[in-house]
Amino acid sequence: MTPALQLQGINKRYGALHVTRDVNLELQPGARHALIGPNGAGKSTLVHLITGLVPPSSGKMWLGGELLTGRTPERRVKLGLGRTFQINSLFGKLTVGENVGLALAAAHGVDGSMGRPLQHRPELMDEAAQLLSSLGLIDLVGRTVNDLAYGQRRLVEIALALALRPKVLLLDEPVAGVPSTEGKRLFELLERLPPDVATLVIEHDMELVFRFAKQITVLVEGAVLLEGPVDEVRSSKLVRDVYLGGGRHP
Ligand SMILES: Nc1ncnc2c1ncn2[C@@H]1O[C@H](COP(=O)(O)OP(=O)(O)OP(=O)(O)O)[C@@H](O)[C@H]1O
Repeated sequence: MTPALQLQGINKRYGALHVTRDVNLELQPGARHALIGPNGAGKSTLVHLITGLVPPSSGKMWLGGELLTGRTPERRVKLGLGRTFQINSLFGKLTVGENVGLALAAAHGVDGSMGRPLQHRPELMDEAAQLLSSLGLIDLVGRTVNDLAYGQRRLVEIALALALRPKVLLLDEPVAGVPSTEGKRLFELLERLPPDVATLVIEHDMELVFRFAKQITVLVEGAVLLEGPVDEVRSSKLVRDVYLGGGRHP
């Protein structure tokens, strides 16, 4: 089967600093994969390399068999690379349903300026409601984004990313800053992600990682220390010593 996402021999150097070291990574369609590692391990850099924000010093990557390396971030999105939007990309004065409707308009190639097409495209609003329902977020459809709590906005960001029908979804620290009272909904949403979308989550929260992921890659000093099924990584003495053993990562 063609992998949904494949990284081969990815290196990134900043001058003498070698921050990504010969990283190989493969996600099959529908994968639930977590990338973990101590602070400074190079997780964010790897995300930037995948999204195209920074170019690799060497190595290649593919999405569904299509070469990603050398392509712009926008082109990568068109090829099916989804990632959570930053909060400031939500339209605060519009409802959640309208925000998702606009993302769907973009996905369908309809002009999405200022919500106007939504008035003429009730089917987009129906589709937005369907997507929100499938994710367990229909209660938010009529809420104005500016009135939402931080954790609720993060849920909406994931819905927006999914509106673009990605083959691969990158979730960079989805629970960071979300109060534990709101975290439960995020966990529920992750369980409802479309089964065919390969998902790579970068997260410090080990409860989320162990609940969500089937495969884990452990990155240390820019290199893959270990990759395997959750139980294997969880019980690895090497991983415990290097990563799970202390500090802020219980
Ligand atoms: N633009 C840059 N120029 C120079 N060094 C950089 C640059 N970006 C990242 N680094 C270095 O690369 C290393 C990895 O950083 P990165 O932010 O990817 O780690 P991380 O695993 O995401 O850390 P954290 O868990 O703290 O977010 C660090 O030593 C960092 O200082």
